[in-house]
Formats: sequence, structure tokens, C-alpha cells
Amino acid sequence: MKPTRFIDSVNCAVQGIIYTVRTQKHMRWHFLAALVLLLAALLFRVTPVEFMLLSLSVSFVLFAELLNTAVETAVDMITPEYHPLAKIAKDVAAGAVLVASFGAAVLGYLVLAKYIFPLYREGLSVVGTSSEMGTIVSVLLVVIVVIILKAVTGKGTPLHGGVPSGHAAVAFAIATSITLNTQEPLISLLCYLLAIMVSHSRLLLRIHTLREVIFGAMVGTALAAGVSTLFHFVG
Ligand SMILES: Nc1ncnc2c1ncn2[C@@H]1O[C@H](COP(=O)(O)OP(=O)(O)OP(=O)(O)O)[C@@H](O)[C@H]1O
Repeated sequence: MKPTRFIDSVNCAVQGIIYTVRTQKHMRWHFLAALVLLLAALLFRVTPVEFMLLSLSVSFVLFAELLNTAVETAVDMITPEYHPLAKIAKDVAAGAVLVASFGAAVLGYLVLAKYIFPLYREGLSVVGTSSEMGTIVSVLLVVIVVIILKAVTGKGTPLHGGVPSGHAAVAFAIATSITLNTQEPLISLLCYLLAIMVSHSRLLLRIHTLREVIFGAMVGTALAAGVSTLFHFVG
């Protein structure tokens, strides 16, 4: 039955939001990100203008995801079978979510960077700045540990498959070493982004499972940070 009262219309709108949260895992991630952003805004006591910008970007992402779900549902109602036009409609709607999310990430970074960076530098000073020698040692150590682990588990070759992912381990070790060498948050962020892309490619090529890649990333990060801490306290 069509709603006639305002309160019934509001109820329908809330039901739409609940349906999206229940059925779309991306919406649940967006809500989680919104919660984290809200807590960060409270914690760092951002200015009213900054809060307004953060709220706008979060609302825009949620708005785009709701529209995406509406488009998907309408398309499924018209044609549950594969259709090139259905694909275009769904891909464009998903593109809208991607653009909104990217914009929110850039805005979140620009607003929160000045609050987070000092804490970030303080945290890094505990581990210490990696020296040239420390960087070389940690990358070599990662390669050796990966080969040993692959030999012990009996799966994969040094460059292909097995536990853990050597590419993920080395990529994360390099990203960690660069982070400790430069102590520059943006450079660090970009390096970890590259490490994630390298790791993701191993999943796409079906050479490693998600677990192997995550384990590799953890081994690489832990060894690079560990070697740097050792050099920091011994040197
Ligand atoms: N009927 C269809 N015809 C052609 N392609 C389709 C059809 N249904 C889905 N697809 C393709 O599959 C993709 C995912 O569509 P789906 O309906 O499964 O959305 P989803 O898994 O909720 O994805 P998201 O919310 O991340 O966009 C679409 O972007 C589209 O490329």
C-alpha cells in the first residue's frame, strides 16, 4: 500500500536504508568508515568547518551506495538475465560509489592529516629511523625467512606460490623500511599502497590465497620493523 502520511514515508525511507545495510556488504563498510571518521573527528576536536566537510563527504558516499542499490534492484526486476545494457547501468551506478568514496578518502586525508601526522611521527620514533644497513639487512632477512618457511611447509618455489607470499613479504618490508627511513606519512601511504597492489596481483593471478598474502605482509612488516628497532637500540 502506498504511504499517505509523512511518518509512513519516513518509515519507508528508513526501511530502504535498513535493506541496503542488510543486503550490501559495501554499505556496511561505508557505515563502519563513517563511524571511525566520526570518532576521529571527536577525538581530534576538528573545527566546525572541517566537521561539515567530513559529514558532507560521508553523506555523499552513503547517498551514492543507496542509489546504486536502487539501480541494481530496478535492473534485476527488469532483467534478471545477462544483458549488455543491464551491465552498463549497474557498472555506472557502481562507478558513482567509487567516485564518491575516492572523494571522501581524499577529503578525509586533507582534513585529518594535520591531526594524525604528529602522532604518527611520535609512534615511529619508538621504532627508530632505519639506517641504510638496516634496510639491506631487513630485505635480505625477509628473503631468507620466506625461503625457509617455503622449505618447511614444502609448498611453492622461491618466486611462485606456497606459504607465505614472498612478493607480499618483500613489498611490505620495503614499504616499512621506506616509512622508517623517510618518516613522511604521504610517502609511507603511497608505498604501502604499492605493496597492497603487488600483494593483490598475487591474488588476481591465483598464485596465492588471501591468507598466504596476509601472512607474507605480516612477516615482511614485522621483520623490517624488528631489524630497525634492533639497530636503533644497539647502534
Ligand atoms: N543482468 C546483468 N547483466 C549484465 N551484467 C550484470 C547483470 N547483473 C550484474 N551484472 C554485472 O555484475 C556486476 C555486479 O552486479 P551485482 O548485481 O552482483 O552487484 P553487487 O554484487 O551488489 O555489486 P556492487 O554493489 O559492488 O556494484 C555489475 O556491475 C555488472 O557488471
